Amino acid sequence: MASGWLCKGSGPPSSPPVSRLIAFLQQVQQAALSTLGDSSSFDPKTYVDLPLRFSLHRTSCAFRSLPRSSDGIIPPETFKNFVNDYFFEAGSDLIDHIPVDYVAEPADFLPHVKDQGLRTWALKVHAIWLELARQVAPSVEHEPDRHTLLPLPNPVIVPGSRFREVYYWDTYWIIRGLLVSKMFQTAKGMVENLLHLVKVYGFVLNGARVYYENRSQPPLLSAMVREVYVATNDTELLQEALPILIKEHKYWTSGPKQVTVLDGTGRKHFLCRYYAKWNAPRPESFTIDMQVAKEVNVNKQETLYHDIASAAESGWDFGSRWLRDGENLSTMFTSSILPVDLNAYMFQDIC
Ligand SMILES: OC[C@H]1O[C@H](O[C@H]2O[C@H](CO)[C@@H](O)[C@H](O)[C@H]2O)[C@H](O)[C@@H](O)[C@@H]1O
Repeated sequence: MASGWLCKGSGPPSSPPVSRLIAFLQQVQQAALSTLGDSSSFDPKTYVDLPLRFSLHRTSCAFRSLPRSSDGIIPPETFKNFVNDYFFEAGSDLIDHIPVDYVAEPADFLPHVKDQGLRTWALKVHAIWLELARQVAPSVEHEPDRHTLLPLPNPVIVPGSRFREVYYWDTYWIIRGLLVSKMFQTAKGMVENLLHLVKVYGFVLNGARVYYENRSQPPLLSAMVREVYVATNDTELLQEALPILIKEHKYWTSGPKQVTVLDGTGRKHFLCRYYAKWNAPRPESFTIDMQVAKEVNVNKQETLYHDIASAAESGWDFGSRWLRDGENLSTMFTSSILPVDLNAYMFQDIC
């Protein structure tokens, strides 16, 4: 089934230069792949999430002086020791946190669920908030050169597992769940975290990491504000949010994200597309994207990298809808599609 209109693309945008920290962590990621091999436990994202124990200068000098074989491979034990000695564990810059408004059995929790078995199960699900709640460690703000994580003003709920940071559209469903759990303060705090990102960057980043600064995710911020408002009647939140939501709307309706199309009667329509500001391998999947790009001509690689990052912006990475042949990642053409779901979100944004 068609999921959007097709539009002609111009060339891919240039990527802004990556920070020295990201460039270095990408090298560590590549070394990890060469040294440890592409086993099922290799996750390239782990390496760009590692917080540095020491300065970048000291860490990169130590990395350069590691012994290597004639083909440039670092011995596995040497590499593992280097990672343990020079980095904290990925995700350790987010500290476990008990939300102030969490109670084991909230008053008026799921009032329509009478079945005792279902209630017990629902309360177990409710208790998962304790496993996913975090607070950004103070070092992230004090020593930003040692972290790819970005500071946020309020405690967070993360998706979990390898997704150690806040994500944009995940937060919509997280907020719906928090409201069922009567955790109104945490839900409002999550909305304010995203509003903060719009204030700083002009849009909500894909996730709260430096390497997500080149793209957003499905625009659901206004829907989040509405959900919290309907549950709490918090008019202060509306006042705080309105100018910021207008700013976010402009991000989605300006530049190459917006496309003008003419219908059969010659009427103009303004539609949106996913369009990352990026034309290189994604840092969190650097080694994987480079592998995929080997399947296309060198002069098509930047366009492919751009379309991969744009699919990541859609949150549906990687659904077959973004692939010309429906199967191979190397046929990705995301930015040539006007997705019906994105445009429905944009319509909802102005309703
Ligand atoms: O649950 C968080 C998100 O996880 C997926 O996407 C994220 O991971 C990708 C690979 O590391 C990354 O490139 C992408 O930009 C991230 O958003 C998932 O596809 C998303 O829907 C989800 O929000």
